[in-house]
Amino acid sequence: MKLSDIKNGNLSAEWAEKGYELPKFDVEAVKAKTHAEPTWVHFGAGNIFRAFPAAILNEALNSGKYDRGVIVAESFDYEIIDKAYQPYDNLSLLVCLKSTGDIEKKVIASVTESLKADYSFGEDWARLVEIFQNPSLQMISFTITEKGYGVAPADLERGLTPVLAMGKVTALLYERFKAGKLPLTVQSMDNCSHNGDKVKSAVHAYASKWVEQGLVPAEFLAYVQDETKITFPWSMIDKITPRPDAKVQEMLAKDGFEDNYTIVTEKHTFTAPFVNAEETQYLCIEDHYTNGRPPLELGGVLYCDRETVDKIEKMKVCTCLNPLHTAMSIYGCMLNYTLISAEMADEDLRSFIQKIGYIEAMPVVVDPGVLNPYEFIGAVINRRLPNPFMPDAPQRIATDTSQKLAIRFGETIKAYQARGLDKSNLVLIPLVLAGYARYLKGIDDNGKAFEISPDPMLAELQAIVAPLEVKEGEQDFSCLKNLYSRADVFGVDLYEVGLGEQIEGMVKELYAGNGAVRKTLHKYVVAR
Ligand SMILES: NC(=O)c1ccc[n+]([C@@H]2O[C@H](COP(=O)([O-])OP(=O)(O)OC[C@H]3O[C@@H](n4cnc5c(N)ncnc54)[C@H](O)[C@@H]3O)[C@@H](O)[C@H]2O)c1
Ligand SMILES: O=P(O)(O)OC[C@@H](O)[C@@H](O)[C@H](O)[C@H](O)CO
Repeated sequence: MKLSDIKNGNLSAEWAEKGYELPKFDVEAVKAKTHAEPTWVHFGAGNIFRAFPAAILNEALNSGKYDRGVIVAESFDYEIIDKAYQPYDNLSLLVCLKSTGDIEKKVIASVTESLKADYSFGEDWARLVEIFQNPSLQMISFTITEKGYGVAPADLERGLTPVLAMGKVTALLYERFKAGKLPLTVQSMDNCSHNGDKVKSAVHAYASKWVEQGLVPAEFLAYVQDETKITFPWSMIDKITPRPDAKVQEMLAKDGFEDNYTIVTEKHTFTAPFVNAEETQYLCIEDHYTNGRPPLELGGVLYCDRETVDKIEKMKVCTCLNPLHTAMSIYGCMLNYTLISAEMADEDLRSFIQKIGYIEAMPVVVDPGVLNPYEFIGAVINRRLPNPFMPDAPQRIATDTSQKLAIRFGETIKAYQARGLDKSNLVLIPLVLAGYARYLKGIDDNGKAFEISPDPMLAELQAIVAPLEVKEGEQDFSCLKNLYSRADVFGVDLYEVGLGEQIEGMVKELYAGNGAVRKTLHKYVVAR
């Protein structure tokens, strides 16, 4: 069994016998229609895109009520397109690993083209320009990680040929402007707070700079700022999607499914012709579209107003899931765990995240109404994270931690400030932040070096803790001031909010020789 069998019409009975669900629509017809009248371009050809947005669209196509696919554009790691999309005709296999042990295998055929989004790939860029000039285009979306929304001063100076994702998107929007000021919705699907505003401010920054430099007319800035033309809705996305896993690969090989390779690109993306993910999924989107949209409600998307999205996102990203993930990943890496489900069997770690969630973060959560925070966190702690069939690893979650702390913990601290709540209720959240200074050292609790996950600020932040040593006895911890005063990393200056000294004290305990991480974690968790 190979994905190319689908195109060749070469489908043996084995596919059904082995429980592989095949597309129920005419793949070639959808491809042709999408090529002529595209409606959706997605930036970021990573795992979550294939496991979730593309799978939702696949459901809509399977229903027979929709006829357009999605075009994927990769603006950062072009190797993904060369190695995981093009050889498989953009098809992929979604392996759903349920907590009951049941496994669902589904061929996803909703991706009709895969393009490298950069001027250096002339043909692909020309195709993107053509798509952006087409009035049929309704939405562009993103899963490019939080750092993908960055705007660097150097890139702003590059004029109409920027190298960062947001600059390229703005250049493509300029093509759409020139084609008749056509409407479009720009939809972030990343785990950042108020994610729509992140794209919006990046696009506005490029457009303003280009107007200032005389590269584009002032009307272009007005166009991207005109909410009847371009909107930037907010969204909340939730589906735990680990990197392609060796055990899943083995299981597929046993089935006789031949496209079971995993690839690590030079840029450190873990990709494959298959993707493995959990069964639970939520995608809540602010329904604010200027040129219509694909009917993703057919695949389960919940469309709502901005206020509801805001509450749902705060509940998930700032309280009930992502902070727990980051807490257990920082400590999990130092305690040599490689599986999230195994961490959930560790009484200290399980209790750590349970108490962070219920005791420290929940007091500031706002009930979004459509999803209940207590049911949500209960499912995360009792069913989703302990799922023994999910190959998720703390090392994946620890990627880019510097970009996530402000959202995952800073928002809660700010809410305590804003509401005048007693900050002495915050003990384990400070312990997570203290753990970060110990994690940055890259030495595990047995004193051995471990590989820190990639992070755009790693060198800078590691330099701050460089004077510290993991050892018993006295040492000078004054360098910590340079870390915990960083509002860009933590969302707040932790000294200004009165938590800096408490965190420093915890860091001292965590650095006190081998075994200090476990000892400190246990001490604070049990006392809580
Ligand atoms: N995996 C999950 O469980 C999950 C769940 C919900 C939301 N998300 C969101 O999706 C994002 C991506 O997750 P994934 O599982 O697809 O990861 P992945 O590693 O499989 O893919 C990351 C994607 O982002 C692109 N990217 C990375 N850095 C970039 C940059 N600087 N500029 C532009 N593009 C860049 C990569 O090229 C790739 O397309 C996460 O950061 C998160 O915001 C992920
Ligand atoms: O994807 P990131 O890097 O923003 O965060 C890592 C995980 O916390 C995240 O991917 C979760 O698995 C996801 O948010 C669950 O919906």
